[in-house]
Amino acid sequence: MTMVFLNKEIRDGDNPDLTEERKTATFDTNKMAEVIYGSEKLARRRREISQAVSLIPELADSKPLPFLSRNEKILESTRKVTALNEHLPRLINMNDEDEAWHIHSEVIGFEGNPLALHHSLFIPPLVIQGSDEQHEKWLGRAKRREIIGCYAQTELGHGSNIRKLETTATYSLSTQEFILHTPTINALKWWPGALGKSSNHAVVVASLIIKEQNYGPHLFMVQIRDEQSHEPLPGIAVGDIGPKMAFNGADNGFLGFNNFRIPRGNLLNRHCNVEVDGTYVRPPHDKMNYAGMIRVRSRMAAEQGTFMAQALTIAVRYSAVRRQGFLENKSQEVKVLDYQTQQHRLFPAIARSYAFIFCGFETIQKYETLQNEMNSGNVSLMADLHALTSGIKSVVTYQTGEGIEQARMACGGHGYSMASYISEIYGCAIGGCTYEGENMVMLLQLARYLVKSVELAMRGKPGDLGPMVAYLAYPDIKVDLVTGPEAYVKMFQHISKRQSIKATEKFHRKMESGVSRDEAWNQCAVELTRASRLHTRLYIIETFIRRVDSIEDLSIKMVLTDLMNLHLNYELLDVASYALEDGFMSSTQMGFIKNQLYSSLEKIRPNAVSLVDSFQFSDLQLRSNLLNFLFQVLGRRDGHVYQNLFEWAKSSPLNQTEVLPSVTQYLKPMMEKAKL
Ligand SMILES: CC/C=C\C/C=C\C/C=C\CCCC(=O)SCCNC(=O)CCNC(=O)[C@H](O)C(C)(C)COP(=O)(O)OP(=O)(O)OC[C@H]1O[C@@H](n2cnc3c(N)ncnc32)[C@H](O)[C@@H]1OP(=O)(O)O
Ligand SMILES: Cc1cc2nc3c(=O)[nH]c(=O)nc-3n(C[C@H](O)[C@H](O)[C@H](O)COP(=O)(O)OP(=O)(O)OC[C@H]3O[C@@H](n4cnc5c(N)ncnc54)[C@H](O)[C@@H]3O)c2cc1C
Repeated sequence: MTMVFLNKEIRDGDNPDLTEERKTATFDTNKMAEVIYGSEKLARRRREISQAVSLIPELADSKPLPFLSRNEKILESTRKVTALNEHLPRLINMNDEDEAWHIHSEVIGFEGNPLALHHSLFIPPLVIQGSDEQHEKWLGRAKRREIIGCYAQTELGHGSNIRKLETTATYSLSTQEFILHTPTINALKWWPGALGKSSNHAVVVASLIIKEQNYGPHLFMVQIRDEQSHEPLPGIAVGDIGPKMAFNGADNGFLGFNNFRIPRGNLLNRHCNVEVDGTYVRPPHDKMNYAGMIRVRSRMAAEQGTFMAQALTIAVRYSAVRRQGFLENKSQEVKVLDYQTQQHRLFPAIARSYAFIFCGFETIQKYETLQNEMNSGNVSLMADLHALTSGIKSVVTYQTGEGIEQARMACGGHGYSMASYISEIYGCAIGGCTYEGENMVMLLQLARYLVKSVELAMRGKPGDLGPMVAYLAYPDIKVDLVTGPEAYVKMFQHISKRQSIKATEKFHRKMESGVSRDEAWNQCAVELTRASRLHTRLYIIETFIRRVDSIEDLSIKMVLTDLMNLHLNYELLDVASYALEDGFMSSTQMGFIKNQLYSSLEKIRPNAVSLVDSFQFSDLQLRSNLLNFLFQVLGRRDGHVYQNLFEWAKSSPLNQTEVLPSVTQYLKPMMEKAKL
């Protein structure tokens, strides 16, 4: 059987403009997929899963989703996710989170579903913070989906500052229970995905109170709805928070407790505990209860890189079949992909998608190391990884938003139509700037780490700096960019180091002038976030270079080197003012970077379509095949865009009748009245 999206498979019925693009590729997209996803086996597994899903009709959308109401969307996503549940054990390795993520993204798309957070935010904190006994009690049930859960931390009044969460869990010595309570409207849990209407359990984050002492945020397993009737349990108020910018197939919710009692054993107590007599047993790290957040953030680079790659697949394929305007040959209009401005819009974003995915896989591995260390009581890696993931989460979500929006604009008018599906991808991805730690707040967390590191370097203790920040103590030696990527890294290190030092010195000067520490910090906050972004962008560049260095296949290495060079020049150009400011970069070097960038665009051009084909998103995943009632048409692998756009418009519910009630009830009477 032929796979639906094999590499250079040239298919007779495809749009010849796309076929032509695929023929010019200098590499095999299957080989590239192995590099993107980590191995031949992993890439093959993705194809097999996509293929298997495409053969199960009940997993396809039954109607184009943009035409559905919110209730219908939730019903449709629930239909698909429960149908998928039946097939899952046969289709994926149930212990493989990447396979689960992939298959859900195929079947559900980007609109979310009532189980969206069950696997990513309910089970993981239970695994990380729950004891063996608690795993025994809840984990199997959760994995089998006997119960549905969510992660309820954010409140109406507080999301960023979790030390100030108002929901309380007060230990009752007499009954050996925790009493959960929502003292004010502001203290209502607000936002948790799948809480509103679907979950019957929640991991609730509440301030632990023992004998009137507040021990800060802790995690509790709480049953919120009856397992039979699904009604909220007495003492619980729960509901949906209403429509959102996107992700409307999920029921983000609110939750309030009225002195709701749970057993002592429901405090997730792998790392901390409250004993029967109320004695509090501290965790090995003050912020142990935040470990789950590091985990989610560590996965965001790869996730967001994939979101951007999906939007780019749509935009690049469409740009290769969209012809408009002329270059030299006046007898045929050009593919818009031939315009330098179009390439400049799309290709750096392709490079960033690759960069984020490569960086993401490294970060996930780092988290796994941390998790293993934490399980054996070693928490020394937590601070480094918290700082790193705080920065990465912020930079990649922001740049992914930029990249997807450029992809939309690159599709002109059709990009604005829901038929492109790009707005849905954007809406889903851009939430990442806010969820899992608002970006500015997280950049300031990384800044704390950078300031401390600069202070160590200033105190002449460079040996105490971790490998990620060792460059803060490196001497400034001018570099010749012609010598290659290492010189770019050194230039970036100089820029990042200088900004970290400048921000730290400004902070110190403010305090020396008598301003309090917190106020001084706030007065330097913009400069501090700049330092964090530069540090993170440097880190992403380094991971890109490491990955390209490790590749053996020459044809893949060559095209990825082109992509990496594009990334290096684009990134450096974007921050060049920092290095021009102190003369570390000359104007000649600036000219060199620009020329390199333009020449990289030309080098990438013949490989552009194959670089996005290499992500191997199926048409189902991109919602690109109207014939199967999948509604996005712009990024179709076969490139037949126009006739499908027409089909899409014809399928609009508005076109199922010639004269709408809006006309008979209002417009017609208005026109009739005007005639009198
Ligand atoms: C197809 C669809 C697919 C996918 C996507 C779709 C859906 C997913 C959707 C949504 C999921 C979203 C879920 C959520 O959003 S859950 C809620 C997340 N909430 C947050 O992230 C809150 C952010 N706030 C915080 O994390 C903290 O409040 C804080 C900002 C870190 C501050 O905490 P605080 O206790 O006040 O600490 P500080 O005083 O600022 O710092 C003291 C000290 O602690 C260190 N620290 C802080 N955090 C950590 C940590 N996690 N690990 C290690 N160390 C930590 C901090 O660095 C500082 O150290 P110093 O040495 O400087 O003192
Ligand atoms: C799609 C989506 C899904 C979500 N899912 C969940 C979920 O499943 N479970 C859950 O518990 N929560 C969830 N959340 C909530 C989310 O985690 C919070 O909204 C997020 O952490 C931001 O907190 P906030 O809303 O309090 O923002 P705020 O902190 O109120 O941010 C408002 C502004 O204040 C600024 N600000 C705040 N503090 C500081 C500071 N110290 N320094 C400088 N600037 C500051 C911010 O930068 C921002 O510009 C979700 C949110 C979204 C959008």
